[in-house]
Amino acid sequence: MTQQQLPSKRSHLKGMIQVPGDKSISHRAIMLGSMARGTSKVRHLLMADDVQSTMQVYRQLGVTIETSGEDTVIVSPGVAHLRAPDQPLDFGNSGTTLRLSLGVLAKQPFHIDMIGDVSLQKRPMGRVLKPLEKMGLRPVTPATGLPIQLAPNQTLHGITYTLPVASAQVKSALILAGLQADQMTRITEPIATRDHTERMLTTFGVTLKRQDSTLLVPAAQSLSPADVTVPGDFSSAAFWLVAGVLVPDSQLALSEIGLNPTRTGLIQLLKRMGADIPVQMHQTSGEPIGDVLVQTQSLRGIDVTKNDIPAVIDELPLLVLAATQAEGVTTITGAEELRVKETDRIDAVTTELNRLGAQVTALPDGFSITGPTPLHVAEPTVVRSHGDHRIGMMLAIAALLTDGALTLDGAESVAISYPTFFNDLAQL
Ligand SMILES: O=C(O)C1=C[C@@H](OP(=O)(O)O)[C@@H](O)[C@H](O)C1
Ligand SMILES: C=C(OP(=O)(O)O)C(=O)O
Repeated sequence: MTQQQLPSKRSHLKGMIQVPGDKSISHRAIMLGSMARGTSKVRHLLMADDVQSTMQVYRQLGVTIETSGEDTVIVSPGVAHLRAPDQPLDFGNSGTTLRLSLGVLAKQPFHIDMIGDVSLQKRPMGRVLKPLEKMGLRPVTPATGLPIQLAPNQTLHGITYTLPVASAQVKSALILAGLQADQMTRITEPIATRDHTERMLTTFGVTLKRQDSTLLVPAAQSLSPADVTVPGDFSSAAFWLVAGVLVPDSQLALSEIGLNPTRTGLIQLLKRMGADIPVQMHQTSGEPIGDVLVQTQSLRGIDVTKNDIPAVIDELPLLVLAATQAEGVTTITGAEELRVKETDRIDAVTTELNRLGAQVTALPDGFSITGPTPLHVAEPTVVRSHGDHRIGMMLAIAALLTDGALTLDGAESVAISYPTFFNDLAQL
């Protein structure tokens, strides 16, 4: 575990930041590029540990993936001609890679062993295995999590399925398997989740249809190679967004970030808390991209409920931090998914922020936060990332508001999604 001294309390923050590429979109670019037969190109791919896991998995399956500067070239024999791996596929810490790949690899004529790190081994995979088994996926032994072994399989059938949990990873796995099935697949989403898979598949020449909240995936479609540009990761920009709102006398410009409305719930919720966050859109087709200007704002407590959650799921630790500085009570409910991320994010956020003097109460499915509370420690204190990148980076932003010296234990976890986080922090 790496320990890193966190910066001390700031009187102001000024600067401009361009964050690295979006993690969700980077995973999908590698996977769709690997499904398409031929040469695909990706610009501004995120070079972080989770995306390295994806690249490694698809290389083991016979895909060539090479990066030079900003450009990554993928040369694939196509999903129907992948090579049997001679080692287990190691998904590292990445839930997205594993869940989506279960869909990509559901119809391979060879045996596949799947493994991952201690955190990934604890995460629920039944939510994606169950519907995929209805389509014809064949695990060797019943499994609800790693390790998973897939038996060779030559057929997949379309299903009609309503997602019991709002999960873009489950939806995407079913879409990617559905493209290889022999009948139409119908997926109903009670609450909309991020739609990067659907948007990128269109670029790869695939037809999807939508009827209200149901997505129709016509059967037996192959992908054509494509060129993709990855926007800056909104979930990485979110750290600076919240820092700019909370640190006094701040002004931060965040440029070229992905502003897909299925991801920008944090902006909507900060607006509901009273903030003014001007957004300038540059690109509205494909993945929306734009700039965001953030200044110090005063916030008031709000109620955040189930329907708000998917668009802010990965930013909830930051929203809790913001709520510690808002006037009044903020309640967040319907967020039980946080308990099955890289760590139990409800417990980790509550424990670590309360050590800084916050008043956060953990609920079974969220939080109740009373603010505003000054953050301070009486003596030098070690806070813990719990091995979770988003917790570690949220605590580094909390340090900018905290009186006293903080050290972060498990600082290496930031490399999962944002390896240059501490460099960007040092530049402000
Ligand atoms: O599809 C994706 O890229 C992701 C979907 C979300 O997970 P769930 O699908 O489990 O909600 C999110 O938390 C994760 O960081 C990335
Ligand atoms: C939950 C996350 O990712 P994954 O599910 O891919 O591990 C995340 O990045 O916050």
